[in-house]
Amino acid sequence: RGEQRRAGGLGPDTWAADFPLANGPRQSPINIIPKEAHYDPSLKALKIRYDPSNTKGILNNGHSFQVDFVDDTDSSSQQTSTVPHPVILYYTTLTGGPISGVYRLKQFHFHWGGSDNRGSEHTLNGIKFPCELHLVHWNTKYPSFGEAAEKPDGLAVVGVFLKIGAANPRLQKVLDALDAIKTKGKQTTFANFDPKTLLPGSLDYWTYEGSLTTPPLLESVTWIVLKEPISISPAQMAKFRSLLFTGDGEAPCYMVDNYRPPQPLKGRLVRASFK
Ligand SMILES: NS(=O)(=O)c1ccc(C(=O)O)c(S(=O)(=O)NCCc2ccccc2)c1
Ligand SMILES: [Zn+2]
Repeated sequence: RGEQRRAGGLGPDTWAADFPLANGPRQSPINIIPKEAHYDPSLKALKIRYDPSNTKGILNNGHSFQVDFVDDTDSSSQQTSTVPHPVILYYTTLTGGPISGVYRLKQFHFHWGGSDNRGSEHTLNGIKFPCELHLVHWNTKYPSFGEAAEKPDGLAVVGVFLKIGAANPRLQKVLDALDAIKTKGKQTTFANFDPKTLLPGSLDYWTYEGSLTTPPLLESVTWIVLKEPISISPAQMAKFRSLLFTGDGEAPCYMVDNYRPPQPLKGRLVRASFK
């Protein structure tokens, strides 16, 4: 099919020209075939400790919207005034699972389709979900996110599938903020949100070595895709689809189909934390 134009740039089929990593050995997303995943009893349980006080804001970045968290020790970023700031005692962190060390939450965002038959990045037995949530963490053995993003063990992204069902009350606070960030570049305050509330009951997961799914497509991500989806209602999906890729004053283009399709596995192993 013709390469879909996505406002502010061309779609995934054109990325290889500027980002040769697009055809690299560990690209994401992938199609997950549960029967071909290897149960690994040595995989630990995921330990996710989010401190809601770390939420910073919510932003329409022109290809999705993201909720940002305070994730760096750089004091200049916390001293927004001469008034001394309480030192953040702890961050929102991910430990256990397939990773070693402590990874800090930077942001979470979603990918979704123009209709319910597509939208997720990972697929299950070739099936696309209407939406997929990504919680992006970076390895605190590196001094910053930017440094970590260049290392093979620098990032860990938790992926959660969303399936059409009953309205999900835990999405409501995010959805209510979308009216204030309709166009590219808009952001608004967003405080005390615990993203743990977005996770399903079971933390069973598949894991594999992959990459960012948007340019620069860096091959630095340990992917942790949860088996159990969470629900989203058609009305809530419509709210996501009311956002715009485009900025104020530009011809409006609805923010839909902001997902990269599955990439070749190239011999990689997908491990399961469950039987
Ligand atoms: N689908 S995904 O989890 O791979 C992903 C998608 C988008 C972004 C993003 O930057 O918006 C991100 S990000 O927040 O990790 N930023 C990646 C781009 C980047 C690399 C190095 C320094 C700054 C930004 C991740
Ligand atoms: Zn993503």
